[in-house]
Amino acid sequence: MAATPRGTSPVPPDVRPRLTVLSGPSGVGKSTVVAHMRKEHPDVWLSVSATTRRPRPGEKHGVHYFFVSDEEMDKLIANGELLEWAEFAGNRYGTPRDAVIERLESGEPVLLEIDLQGARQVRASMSDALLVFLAPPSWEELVRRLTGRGTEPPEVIERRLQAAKIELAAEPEFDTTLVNTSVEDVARELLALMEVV
Ligand SMILES: Nc1nc2c(ncn2[C@@H]2O[C@H](COP(=O)(O)OP(=O)(O)O)[C@@H](O)[C@H]2O)c(=O)[nH]1
Ligand SMILES: Nc1ncnc2c1ncn2[C@@H]1O[C@H](COP(=O)(O)OP(=O)(O)O)[C@@H](O)[C@H]1O
Repeated sequence: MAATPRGTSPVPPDVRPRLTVLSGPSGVGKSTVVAHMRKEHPDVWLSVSATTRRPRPGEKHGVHYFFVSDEEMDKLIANGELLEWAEFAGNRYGTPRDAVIERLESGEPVLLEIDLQGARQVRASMSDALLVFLAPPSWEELVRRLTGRGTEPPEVIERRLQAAKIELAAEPEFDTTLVNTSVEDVARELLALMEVV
């Protein structure tokens, strides 16, 4: 099955969505799709979030995330340095505001890979943002991907699957849905939605 847009609500053709949000349950393939897309289009700018989560093997500070302490996260929030932030499965995550604003002001497309709560905050503060939901081909496949990734212990996987039920139920809040059957197809669809190609 291709990455068919599902339940697409119309985006006026003359409005270029400059801020795109990609959300979807843990394990659906967001990072994989974004990495594939940026391999071919390194010019697409992806915001690097701050998180209190511990790094996974291979994750680099400043590349995958800014890994911060609880105290540092408290400060970022208190100083208004985050465009949005949320607690997800026991850790906090937030988007540094200034870097996003700078890119938008220079007219560059911006991509945020954030959770449902963050997507809702962006919707509220930036009404012209394009919200894209990445859905799994099936619940069973989502469980298989999250488990198969092997980065979380069973109790964390369980917590993320509970969150996934809530996220999947919120799909109608998004402007469009891409089903992640083929990474290549989804990456192409996403680039087209961002009007990069
Ligand atoms: N609200 C918000 N969510 C974020 C941010 N950065 C990452 N997330 C989301 O937090 C969730 C957990 O991310 P992570 O621990 O990296 O796990 P993964 O998505 O399963 O690889 C995912 O839904 C991410 O999209 C952020 O800056 N803000
Ligand atoms: N289209 C796909 N088909 C099969 N496996 C996939 C696909 N997309 C991603 N995966 C795999 O699923 C797992 C979770 O992907 P990941 O990108 O880490 O998800 P997320 O960032 O949404 O948590 C990884 O092992 C990845 O290789």
